[in-house]
Amino acid sequence: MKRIAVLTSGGDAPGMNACIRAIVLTAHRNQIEVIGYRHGYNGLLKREYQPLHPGDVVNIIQRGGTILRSARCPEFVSTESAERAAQNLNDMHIDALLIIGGNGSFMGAEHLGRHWDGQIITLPGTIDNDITGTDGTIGYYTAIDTALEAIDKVRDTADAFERIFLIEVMGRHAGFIGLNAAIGSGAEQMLLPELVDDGNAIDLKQIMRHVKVTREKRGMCSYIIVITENLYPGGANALATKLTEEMNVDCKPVILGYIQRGGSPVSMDRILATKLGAYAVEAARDGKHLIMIGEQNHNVVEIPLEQTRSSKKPLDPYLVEIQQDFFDLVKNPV
Ligand SMILES: Nc1ncnc2c1ncn2[C@@H]1O[C@H](COP(=O)(O)OP(=O)(O)O)[C@@H](O)[C@H]1O
Ligand SMILES: O=P(O)(O)OC[C@H]1O[C@](O)(COP(=O)(O)O)[C@@H](O)[C@@H]1O
Repeated sequence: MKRIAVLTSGGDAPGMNACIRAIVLTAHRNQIEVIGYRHGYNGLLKREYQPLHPGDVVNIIQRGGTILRSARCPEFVSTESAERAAQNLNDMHIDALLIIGGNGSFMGAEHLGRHWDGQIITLPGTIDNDITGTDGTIGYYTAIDTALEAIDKVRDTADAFERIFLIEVMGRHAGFIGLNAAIGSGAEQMLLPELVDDGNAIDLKQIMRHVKVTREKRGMCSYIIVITENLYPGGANALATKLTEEMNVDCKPVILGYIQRGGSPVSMDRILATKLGAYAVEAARDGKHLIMIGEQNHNVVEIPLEQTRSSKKPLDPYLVEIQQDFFDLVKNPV
């Protein structure tokens, strides 16, 4: 093996830089050259790349975002795009391509694999944690901490005004950030896609009844609801307006949005990204192909790429149970 390439694709996630660094340093140790393609799959199509030497990855382990930039590349779904990417990779004499990204990027990897003879290895990089086969994804732990820091601040003002707040977190269609933000902040209620049968069928009456009973039992108090994006038409803004009108109370929306994607990665993300990045290079050197490098029970694992989309990754049922039952002060009055 002489030369590998790396790219970051889809939503950026804190820790992607730490992963690039580990890849470059491990490759250097194995006398393998590294090329970095820029702007996700766009870079493969437009031959937009840069050599990556150890000196290029100094002091990036602590930085959010990605030095290679990221992007979505809708045209990559076509056969013509995959063929062009394959040709460009061959022209550059790339033996293996390492792709750091989420579910969509993994589909792009499989698509490319049908048209290119080189090795393809993926690394789970997304704040959403919605990738089957790995306990955590690069960026997820930082996103939880960012959400918690924000919610803690909202709680102070919510307490002072005894207000209801609806906090919208990211996750696309997965409730991992929402569940952990609710657990970690001691939220009174959580609305997650996995817990709602029909995406549009949030039960307003049930939400209002819970607020009312909580306040009957505890007296007037702050009340925080964590909701995953895309769950209610119009999002937290629309739901807060609806609750304010229906209940004649003060309900304020807070949309955390893109702050969840940024910032210096927390230790868990740096260490996960470093471990997976180093291992991916070794796997490439050993001839591995069409696998994701993930982590299960603190051990690095190699998962066949098609298995990462074979089933929907479930939320931790114990966390759901304790949040919905043990910590519900309506069910367990103090
Ligand atoms: N079915 C597919 N076939 C080929 N490429 C895909 C496919 N789905 C997604 N991709 C590529 O992966 C990119 C990133 O996917 P996206 O779902 O936006 O982000 P993420 O990888 O973070 O889930 C897309 O912009 C596209 O270039
Ligand atoms: O950056 P965009 O295109 O607005 O996408 C927003 C989406 O990206 C995410 O932040 C991360 O998702 P991916 O990592 O799967 O791309 C989602 O939580 C959110 O729904």
